This record gives sequence, C-alpha cells and structure tokens, in this order.
Amino acid sequence: QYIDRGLSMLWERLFRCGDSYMEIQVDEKAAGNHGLNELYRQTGVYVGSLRSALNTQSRLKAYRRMDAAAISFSLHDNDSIDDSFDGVHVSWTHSVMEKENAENNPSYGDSTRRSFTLRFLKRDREIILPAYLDHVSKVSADIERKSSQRFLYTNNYGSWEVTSFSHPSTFDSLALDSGMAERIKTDLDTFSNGKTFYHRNGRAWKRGYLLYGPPGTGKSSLIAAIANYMQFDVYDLELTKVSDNAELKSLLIQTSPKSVIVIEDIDCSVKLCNRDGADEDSKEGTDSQQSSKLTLSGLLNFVDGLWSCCGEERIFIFTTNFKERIDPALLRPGRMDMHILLSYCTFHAFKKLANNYLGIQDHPKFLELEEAMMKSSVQVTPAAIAEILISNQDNTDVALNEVLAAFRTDGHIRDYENIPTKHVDPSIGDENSSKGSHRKSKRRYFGRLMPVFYRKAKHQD
Ligand SMILES: Nc1ncnc2c1ncn2[C@@H]1O[C@H](COP(=O)(O)OP(=O)(O)OP(=O)(O)O)[C@@H](O)[C@H]1O
Ligand SMILES: [Mg+2]
Repeated sequence: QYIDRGLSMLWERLFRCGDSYMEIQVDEKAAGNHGLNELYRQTGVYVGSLRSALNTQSRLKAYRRMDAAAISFSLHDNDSIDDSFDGVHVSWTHSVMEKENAENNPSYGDSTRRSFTLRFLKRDREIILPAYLDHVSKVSADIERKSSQRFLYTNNYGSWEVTSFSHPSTFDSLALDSGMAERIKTDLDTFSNGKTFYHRNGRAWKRGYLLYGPPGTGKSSLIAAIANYMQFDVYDLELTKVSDNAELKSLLIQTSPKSVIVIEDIDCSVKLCNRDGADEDSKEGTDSQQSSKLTLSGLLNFVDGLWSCCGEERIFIFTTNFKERIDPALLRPGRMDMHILLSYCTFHAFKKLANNYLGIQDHPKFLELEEAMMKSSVQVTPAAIAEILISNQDNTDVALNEVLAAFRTDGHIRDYENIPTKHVDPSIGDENSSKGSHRKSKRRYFGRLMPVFYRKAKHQD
C-alpha cells in the first residue's frame, strides 16, 4: 500500500507538474488551543465510515461506544485514505506528531499534535470548498445519530419526562396496503433531503401526518416505524396534561430538532375551543377563562405558527379513530401534509403478517383465505390477525385455519360505528371515565389490543 501510494505520488510529481495540490489541515484543537475542533472529530467519524476504509486499508482501529450497536472504525496514525466527491478525487491523511517543545515543557499537557490533512488538486477547489467539508459534517452527524441511543419524551405539566426509546416496529415489520410503505418512505426521504427546498421557498422545515383508522390497525406502530426510519426522538404529547396555550408553547420550545412530535387520539384527548375562542359546549366561559385554556388556535399555532419553526426538521403526527370528528381547520391543505388511512387487514397485509410471524411466503391455504377475505362481511384488524398468528406460531395449519375462521365468524362481531368513544374533557370532567382510567387507555403505546372483529361498514373511507 505504501509503495503504491509512493509510486503514484512520484508519478503525479513527474508528469503532472502543471496541476499543483492544495492541502487543508484540520487540527484536533481549535486555533489558539481554545477547545476541540468539531470538524476534526467529524472527519474521524467520516473517514472511518468510508467503504474504501474496509476495502483498501491494511490496518484500521476499531471501537464501540457504550450505547452503540455498531462497531466503528478509524484511521491508524499517519495513514491515508482516498475519497471522491462530485467526480473529484481527494485524500485524507491522519497525522500524529510529537510536539517539538513537549519534553521541555511538561505542563503543556498532551504531547501529541493530531490533525487530518485534506489534499486535492487546486483546480478542484471550487467543487471541494466548502461543499465537500459540509458533506463530511453532515454524513458524520447522520452516522452519530444512527448509532446513538434515542429517547421517548412524555409531557408532565409543563416539562418532558424522558425514557429510552427502543420500539421494534419498522416498515419491514408493518403490514400495510400495497405500496403504502414505499409512499411514506419516499415522502420522508424527500422531506429529510429538502433543507434547501424548504428554505428557498420560505417554508418551515417540518412535515405533518394524520394517521386515521380503527383501533388496532397500526397507527402507533407506524409512528414508531417512522421514528426508527428517521432515527428521530419521539415527543408523545398528551393534551389532557397541558393546562393552557402558554404551556403548549413552552413544551414546543423544549423539543429538539430532528424529532417526531406525536398527539394520539387528537379527536378525544381534549375538547378544544374553536378558533374564535368559544367552546361549543360551555358557552358560559368568560373571556379571561378562555384565554387561560388550551384552545384549537393554540394547537394550530403549535403546529403551524412562528414557534413551530424554533427547531428544524420536525415531524408532527396526529392520530385519530374518527377523522370526521376533527376540526376542519386541522385538516386544511398544508397543515397535515399527508392523510394516511390505516385500515382493516387486506390479503396483501395478511401475507406480510404470515411472513413475519409464521415465516411463510406462500401456502396452499392462501387462495382460500384470499377469497374468504374478499367475500366476508367481517373485517379483521391487523392487530387481531397478529394475535391469532402469535398464539399459533408453532402450527402453521392451525394458525391459518383460525384466521379463516375469523373471517367466517358470526360471533364476537362489533360494528365499527358502535365503538365506544374515548371522549374526555379534563376541564369539564367526564362521568364515564376518570382521568386515571383514561391515562391507562391512552398510554398503550407498547400495549397489545385484544382481537376484535368488525362488521364491514356500509360507508367506509
Ligand atoms: N398494520 C400492522 N402491521 C403489523 N402489526 C400490526 C399492524 N396493526 C396492528 N398491529 C399489531 O397490533 C398491535 C396494536 O397496533 P397499534 O397499537 O399500532 O394500533 P393503533 O392503530 O395505534 O390502535 P389504536 O387506535 O387503538 O391506538 C401492535 O402491537 C402490532 O403488533
Ligand atoms: Mg395507537
């Protein structure tokens, strides 16, 4: 490797003397020894991640951070590595040198001087500076985010409580209608690569999704899959625990960029006053009472107002079982960018579940099942099918017969329209559900639902 590099440098010197090189040194310490140089650290992460590192280097250093799943690599002292950017060839050298005055001056601390040197042809400087260095920073930030621990935040009267987030749901484990996972992933990719687009068009760099559909169709699982795909932290905002608009704003300011902000069951978590401040059901409220409450316009400002841009690259996700109960102001174009219906299990989705839980891609019973699913007057949620498959995991035939029976069943059927509503208004109080029991039903992010089958509704979305 050294001989190769030496020869190629000699070749360049002899025959391409017209093309002189430019070198940029990235020192570990910032100028004047004031703290560390962030670009040095980022360059270390970046060069260790280059595919060429594993293919061409004859020696590397390996390490694993305390909370990281993956092993990372870094260059050995005084080794070099090649890279290319926009068709331009560059090389990085990691130099580690003893400081000249280290022996005479022991109080000087660390006696080595570390730096990366970037080398490229002078004629390419327009391409490299500063775009390539920006690219190095961005790639390394992405790598660090992906390899580090992520968090789930829940609000508790004005502040966020944090736990580690490790929900296993991914787009691969979700059973969705054909093409839906790809559509959502493409939208997320476009969003995450859209910094310049959003800024050029004067838009806040955020995206809103409304997930709607019956219980047990994968709304919460999809939120986790989105967070996992983007490698974002999740802020699970419970509106019943927000006392007024000011608190909502303060919670928003406390969130970090690159995060998913979730409001589950938006239709029933609080009874929001409408935009002019008048609560439909409690008209007797005075003006001063209204201003100290959480209102719909407060929530709209949360999603859409000036404060919503205080951190960048954010995803808002609202869920509901009943889209038609949501105030039209929340649904107007541009507020929630995508409305995603999560619905009963189709044959396409069933095949995914069968693959996930039984490990089968095909089975002689599939034809019969497809037909039964199409003809049946019963609708079954993916959650219910998942339950059946999990409890019969060791016997494929029994599992498939049970699924078939579910579509042919006449018992245990409930009309989707008759699902008891989960309406709770903390300000008025609700006779049917105390705050405690509501909390239990709301916080089933990691919970599992009991199998429930629904009769096909006449007018479905
Ligand atoms: N589309 C799906 N693909 C794979 N698994 C699913 C799907 N839908 C539901 N499940 C399974 O069912 C369980 C419940 O799903 P989830 O909590 O995501 O439903 P939900 O739509 O959020 O329901 P709710 O409206 O009651 O909050 C999950 O643990 C998951 O394993
Ligand atoms: Mg849910």
